[in-house]
Order: sequence, then C-alpha cells, then structure tokens
Amino acid sequence: ASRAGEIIRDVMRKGDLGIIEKGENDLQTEADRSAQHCIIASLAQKFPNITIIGEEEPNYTAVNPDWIANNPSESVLSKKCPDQYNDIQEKDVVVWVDPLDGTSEYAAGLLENVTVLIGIAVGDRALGGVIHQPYFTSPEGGCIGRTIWGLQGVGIGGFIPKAPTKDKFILTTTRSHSNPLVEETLKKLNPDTILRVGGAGYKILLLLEGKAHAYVFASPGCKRWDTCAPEAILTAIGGKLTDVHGNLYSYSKSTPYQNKGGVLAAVIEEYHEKCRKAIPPNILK
Ligand SMILES: Nc1ncnc2c1ncn2[C@@H]1O[C@H](COP(=O)(O)O)[C@@H](OP(=O)(O)O)[C@H]1O
Ligand SMILES: [Mg+2]
Ligand SMILES: [Mg+2]
Ligand SMILES: [Mg+2]
Repeated sequence: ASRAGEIIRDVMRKGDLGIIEKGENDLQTEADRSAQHCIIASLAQKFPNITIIGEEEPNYTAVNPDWIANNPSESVLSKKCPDQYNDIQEKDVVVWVDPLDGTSEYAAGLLENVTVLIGIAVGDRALGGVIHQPYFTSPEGGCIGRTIWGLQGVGIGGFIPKAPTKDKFILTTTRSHSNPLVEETLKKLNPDTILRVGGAGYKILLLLEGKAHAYVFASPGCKRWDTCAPEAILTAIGGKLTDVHGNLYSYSKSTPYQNKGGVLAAVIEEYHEKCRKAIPPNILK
C-alpha cells in the first residue's frame, strides 16, 4: 500500500493525471491504474493462488520491476497469528483492492482525502485490512504518509483511535456523490455537523480519529473494494460497517461488486445503532 502511495504522489508530481471518464461522475487516472498494477503484481507474485479483485480494469503490460513491493512490515510480522487462521488455504483468500480511493478529490487537489485500500477476506468475511494515506503529514512535519492496518483477533496498528465528543453528533458522508436519498437521510438523522469528504477510506480515518460518530451513505455507489478494508479495520476494534439495514456485505469472490444497500459505519456500536434506527422506512425500501 505504501509503494502504491509513492506511485500516486509521483503521478501528481509529474502533473499529467491521464484522466479517463469511466462513467457519470466516475474518473480514473494514471495513478489509479499504476497503483493497482503495483499492488496486484506484488501480491500475485508472493501469493499466486489467492483471488485478487481490483477496482480498475486489469492492465496487461509488463509491470515495472520497480513497482514490485517486497518489504513486508516487520512490526506486523512480529505479531502472533491467531490460531483461528492456521487452517486457511491461499485459495480461500480474496483480496479487494481500491488502488486510489477518492479519485474525484485527487483530481481536484484535495489530496488529504486520498487513500489506498487493501482488504483481505476469507469466505464471506472481511478479516484484515490496510488503509494507507499517502498525503498524511504529521503535525510535527516530516514523514509523509501513514498506514493503518487491522486484523480480527489481533486489533489495529499504525494508529491509536480516539473517542468522539459526547457533546455533539457529527456525521461524515460523500463530498462528490450525493443525491436526494443521501440528503433526506442526513436530514432525518439531524446531526450537529456533517463532514462532507471524499473517499470511503478517509471517512473511516475520521471515525478512528474521533472526528465523526458515524459514516452514513444511504445510496448505492460504493463497491466492495471501498468497504472491505474499512470493515475489517473497524471490526478489529469492535466497530461495525454494514448496509443501511444493518446487514454485513459478503466479500466472497462470487459476490456482486455494488454495495446496493449503502454504507453505515461507526467505531462505537451505539452510534451505528442510533443511525440505523433513525433511517426512515421509505429510504430503507
Ligand atoms: N454514484 C457513484 N458512482 C461511482 N462511484 C461512486 C458513487 N458513489 C460512491 N462511489 C465510489 O465510492 C467511493 C467513495 O465515494 P465518496 O467519496 O463519494 O464517498 C469512491 O471510490 P473511488 O474514488 O475509489 O472511485 C467513489 O467513486
Ligand atoms: Mg473509482
Ligand atoms: Mg473507492
Ligand atoms: Mg478507487
């Protein structure tokens, strides 16, 4: 994920984004294509028998050898693998790759919103995930980029979550893909503040930072690669990501890509429940 983050920064630095319109309000850039190529080629080389599903169309040109990441995180590898994973076979693993989440914001120069998402599922369930934020700068300055990971049975790493304030009710939602359903739902939930930001990954970072209580997007539009890594990370610390009915999405290799029931996510289950109960039946329908 961090190698992909470097590629994303390189493309922006060179200035030619190579934008293609995949559909209405749905862009792809050279950074999306190259970052996906890097992630898929790197994973496929090491784990030839897993299934990897990426957002972008596969790119069959030879991969730049410089893009093959081969420097595993020692701090992650030093953790004990929970016994529940001992019998997992490579062929049972599905990796969902969103090489650049927040493409609209990347193209608009809102670079903090950009993340790289890699989610790991076994069977139906999202078990592990990585959110890399390539344009994060620490308040002390210096190092660019941060990587947050989570694995059920282990917890999360790269980040210490903060609890949100109890004095206000803050929601986060889409910046660039709103519609009347999304707006009606937000109105019914009556938050004090709505943070409209780009990317599913970045909205999860706002939840982990305690800047918002819940992520509410009552509309189709997100896909499995947007939510697999976020769901795994939230679940690893007792949080929840579901559709607006409260149902978990399947991440098996045969599942449809569209998250038709929208997204409802929170680190603290109480806030997930509060939002779920307040979503009116006409929206749920
Ligand atoms: N109506 C829509 N059409 C296409 N993609 C959508 C969409 N609504 C949400 N998405 C995708 O879901 C992700 C989060 O959206 P948002 O920033 O609006 O909350 C983005 O991922 P990508 O940037 O990886 O494509 C975005 O493209
Ligand atoms: Mg996209
Ligand atoms: Mg995305
Ligand atoms: Mg994307």
